[in-house]
Order: sequence, then structure tokens, then C-alpha cells
Amino acid sequence: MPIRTLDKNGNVITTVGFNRFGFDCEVSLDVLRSLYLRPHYVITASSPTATNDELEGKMEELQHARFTGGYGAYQSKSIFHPDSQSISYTTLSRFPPVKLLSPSQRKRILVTGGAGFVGSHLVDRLMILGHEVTVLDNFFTGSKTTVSHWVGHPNFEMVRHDVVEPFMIELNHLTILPRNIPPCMPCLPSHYQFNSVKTIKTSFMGTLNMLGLAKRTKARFLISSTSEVYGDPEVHPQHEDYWGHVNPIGPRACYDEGKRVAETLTYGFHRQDGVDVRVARIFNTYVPRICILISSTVNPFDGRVVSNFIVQALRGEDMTVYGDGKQTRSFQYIHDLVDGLIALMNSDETRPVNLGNGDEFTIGEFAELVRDIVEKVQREDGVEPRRVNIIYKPMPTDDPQKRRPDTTRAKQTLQWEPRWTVRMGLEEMVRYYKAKMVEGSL
Ligand SMILES: O=c1ccn([C@@H]2O[C@H](COP(=O)(O)OP(=O)(O)O[C@H]3OC[C@@H](O)[C@H](O)[C@H]3O)[C@@H](O)[C@H]2O)c(=O)[nH]1
Repeated sequence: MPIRTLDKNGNVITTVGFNRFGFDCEVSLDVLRSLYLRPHYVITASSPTATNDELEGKMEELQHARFTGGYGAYQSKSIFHPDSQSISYTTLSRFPPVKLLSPSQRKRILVTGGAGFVGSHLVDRLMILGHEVTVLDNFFTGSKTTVSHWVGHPNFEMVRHDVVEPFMIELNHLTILPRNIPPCMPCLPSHYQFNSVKTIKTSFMGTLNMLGLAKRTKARFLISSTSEVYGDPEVHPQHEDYWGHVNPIGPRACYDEGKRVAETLTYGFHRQDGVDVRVARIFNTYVPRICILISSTVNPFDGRVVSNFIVQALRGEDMTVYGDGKQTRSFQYIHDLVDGLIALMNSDETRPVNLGNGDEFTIGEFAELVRDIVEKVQREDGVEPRRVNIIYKPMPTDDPQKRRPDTTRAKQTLQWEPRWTVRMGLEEMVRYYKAKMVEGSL
């Protein structure tokens, strides 16, 4: 059965993007899905001893077709040989179709952090829309596999570079997404300690270098800021004029204060040097792609709540809620965020803009919702699920108690609002993680 996704109004979602500001950026959801749901499909080679090989192979092909919606030709299909525990990689024979833009319409866009969580999805979208994209990434949390399906494409370039060092290139647009935050792992404060200086250094030096680049090239500059600039907020929901409530010396400060200073730098260059800036404050976002922290030996996934809960439930392990589970968050799906980033980049709005989904959950409720969805997907796939327990662990220091975006500004100036329900996005996330597990990548 093909995957059917409904939006908040009950309409079927077949495309993402929009036609606005005299600019069409709609793309097919199936094409995008073929890039993240099963980007590197692995077929298991026939074992000489097995009797029903042919059938197994057919089943794998069928499952593959279901995930890729007929776009399998744009993927590499690698072969796993169980006997020798080896894998033969193939390269893509054809890239997904990209729009053919005239040279005046085609932008040269630099995406820093372009192999990361959010960056890689933005890169997919910009590539399909026909732009020339250069990805700059130090691959600290990003992975080359998130964008490797574009390697070799004439519009694509990937550079291993750390934005704390200057970088020279000619371009029109610059999007900066170096988030570089260690996942919130309260049991492992060593992660914060290990990364905190690097985190704030990346935010400050990286933003400074990229603003200098934008100034020289007269490129439009978009910075991905965060809801963390509001800290543990005393105003609810958070609107852009709220100044925030941040502990400047706590374990989260490297990230919160790093992004605050990045915003300060951005507006400094805007006022002083006339750099054309856009500032997106991104609220909690969940993304079907895995970015692994290389120093992590405990969790083979990113450590944020959505991936933690899904992987725990799929593995039949206890789901870990931190604190009493009464803290709240609002979760947006990646496609809504990318729509918002593109709308912002193409608008005239230079003030900060919140991008997030207003549907707020306590983390306790959210754990139950994720458990229900994992069970539903397992049942649909013919597996009788085993109900996992929800257990409670200590609360991380300075964990914000409440968070929900006020997105009035985004609605008014970008005509943007999230289309994906949390349930629909989570179902897709569960399918993604299931596929990763079957593949042996988790
Ligand atoms: O296994 C878990 C993980 C997390 N949590 C809780 O779930 C909530 C959300 O935690 P996450 O780590 O996913 O995200 P946070 O809201 O703390 O920070 C996030 O917010 C904004 C972004 O800019 C950051 O990149 C991101 O880390 C927190 O209250 C956390 O304590 C659990 O209860 N269990």
C-alpha cells in the first residue's frame, strides 16, 4: 500500500513547497522521500544454502518500491553478502530530476552545515529547485551519506571545512546552519564539557567568517537561530520581541549564548555594513536522517527526544522521560521548516522570525503518542507489538519548562504555517527508523 499522508485540514499531501512571492518552489514529496526514506537501499545477496532466495529478493524489491514510490532509479542499490559479511556499493546511474533554470534565475548558494540534520534536507530542496549548491561541513555531526546522492551532479559541490576558519567563494545566497550542539544527555555531562567551547566558538567565529563572506560577495545571509535564545522562558508562547531568560553560565549556555551572540553579530553587520540578513528562530524539529555525534559511544542516534523515543520503542526498550514529564515542547516536521526557510529567504523580512509548530505536548503525553504510533506502524507491517514501559530519569540542568512558538509574524509576513500534523510526521519517522534497523544501520 502506498504511504498516504494527510495535512492538518485532512487533505492529502503530495508536494511540499509553495508558489508565492512570484516564485514557485513546489516539489514532489515522492521524489524527496526517495532521497531520505531509503537512500542507500541494501539488497541481501542470495545465499547458496537458502531455498526461498528468489521470493526473499522479490519481497525486498517490493518493499523498496513501496518506500520509493517508483523513484528507485535515482538511488544506489548496494548488495550485502551475508556469508562474507561484506557489502558492494554501487554508484547512482541517474540523479533525481532538477529544475532547469535560466542563468539569471539560478542562484549560487552556500549551505554551511549542509550535511547535517536540517541542512541536508534544505540542500535536497534547493538542488531539486535547480540551484547551484555548495555544502560546507566539518562532518562533526553531519555525515557525508546525507548528501552523497548529489555527489557528481554538476550543480553540487561538497567541501570539508570548519567555519571557524575563513572560506573564500563567490555566491548569491548564504545559509548558515552550524548547530553543533551535543545532544542533551544528562547522564553524560562529559559531552557538554567536551564540546562546549567548540560549540560557542563555532557559533561566534563561524557566523563572523560567514558574515564577512556575505559582506564581500553581497550575498543574502540567512542564519538558523533557535528557540533556545529564549532560554527557560517566562513568556508563553514565545514571540520574537521577547528577550529571553538564559542562564549565561549553565551547561546549555554554550549553545544558547552562542546563538544569541550570532544574532547580535548578524544585526551588527546588517546595521553597520548593510548586509542583507534573514534570521530564523527554529523550534524543536524532527528529521528523518541520522546525525551521529562521533564522540558518542552510548547512543547510536542523535539523542533528541523524538529519535530517542522512537528507537527505544522499536527496540522494545523502556522509553526514558526526563524529569516528571510535565515540561512541554512543540514539534515541527522538517518539510514545514524547509518551507519556512525558503519563504524567509525570498521575503523582505529582516527581523527574526519564529519557525515552529504550535501543537504543544507535555513530554509525558508525547512519549505515549510515540508509543501508540510505533505500535500502529508495527501492526500495519504485520508485527504484533510488545508494549514498552515509560520510565523516568533525572531532569537535565536548565531544561526549559515550557516552549511553544508564537508564529504570528511568520503567518503575516511569509504566509507560512505548518501543514504537517505531529502524528503524520511521526509515522514517517517511525518508517524511516524501521527501515534503518532492517538495513542494519541502527
Ligand atoms: O530521551 C529523552 C530525551 C529528551 N527528553 C526531554 O524532552 C525534551 C526535549 O528534549 P530535546 O533534547 O529533544 O530538545 P530540547 O528542547 O532540550 O533542545 C532542542 O531545542 C532547540 C534546538 O535548537 C536544539 O537543537 C535542541 O536540542 C526535554 O525536556 C528533555 O529533557 C526526554 O524526556 N527523554
